[in-house]
Amino acid sequence: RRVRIDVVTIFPGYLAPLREALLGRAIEAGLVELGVHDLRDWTHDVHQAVDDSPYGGGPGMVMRPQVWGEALDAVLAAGPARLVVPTPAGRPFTQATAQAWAGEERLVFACGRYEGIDQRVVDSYAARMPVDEVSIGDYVLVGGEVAVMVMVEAVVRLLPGVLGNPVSAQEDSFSDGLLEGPAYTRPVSWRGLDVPEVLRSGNHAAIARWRRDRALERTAARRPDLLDALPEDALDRADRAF
Ligand SMILES: Nc1nc2cc(Br)ccc2s1
Repeated sequence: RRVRIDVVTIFPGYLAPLREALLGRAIEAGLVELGVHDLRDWTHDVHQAVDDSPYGGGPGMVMRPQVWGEALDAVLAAGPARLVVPTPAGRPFTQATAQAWAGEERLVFACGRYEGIDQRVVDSYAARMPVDEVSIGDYVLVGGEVAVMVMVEAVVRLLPGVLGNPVSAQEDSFSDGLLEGPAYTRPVSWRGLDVPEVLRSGNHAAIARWRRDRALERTAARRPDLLDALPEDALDRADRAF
């Protein structure tokens, strides 16, 4: 099963890193098809204008609906897809979102710049296909391109055959609802710092307990919201003791 991903942007070069390394190999292996399209190819004026002043006034510029309409009609002509529009005003993009999208045949990403894309673009396509306005975090980027890179990587790594060791996809930090604890490798002592003894004890029950305690400790310290979100039965007595 392959996924077709199309990205429409005024900075196609920004998406070049998607063709590097792991994702590049997935594309070469035919697990993913990637198409990057320059929005300005669908302008008709000499200035290739893609934005204009906002109705109602206010700072910045808004991306014009006509250009986006022609671009998305052209890209979507190849077949039905889920349309994704990164925006700081979007629903949070999470690992669950990535899992859901990994099952899609086609994803089309519309990279906005400026103050965003005229709302009628989302509204008109939402009438005939799934459209998701999503944000990758509570900070404002200059454009949607970097957000698309993040989301494409999160989705593609879940596709069968992309990761060398697929188990790690299931063992993600977020799969048991806790953050990943600390990891260590050789040498056993480095700049006066030693690997925790238990990890070299061979006592697998103690190691599992220690790792769970470190994950609980880190989650409580850095992401108490994740602890609160755990299902009732997720923490056993030993966990609570922590
Ligand atoms: N967090 C995010 N910031 C931005 C900014 C622009 Br401009 C477009 C999309 C996104 S997603």
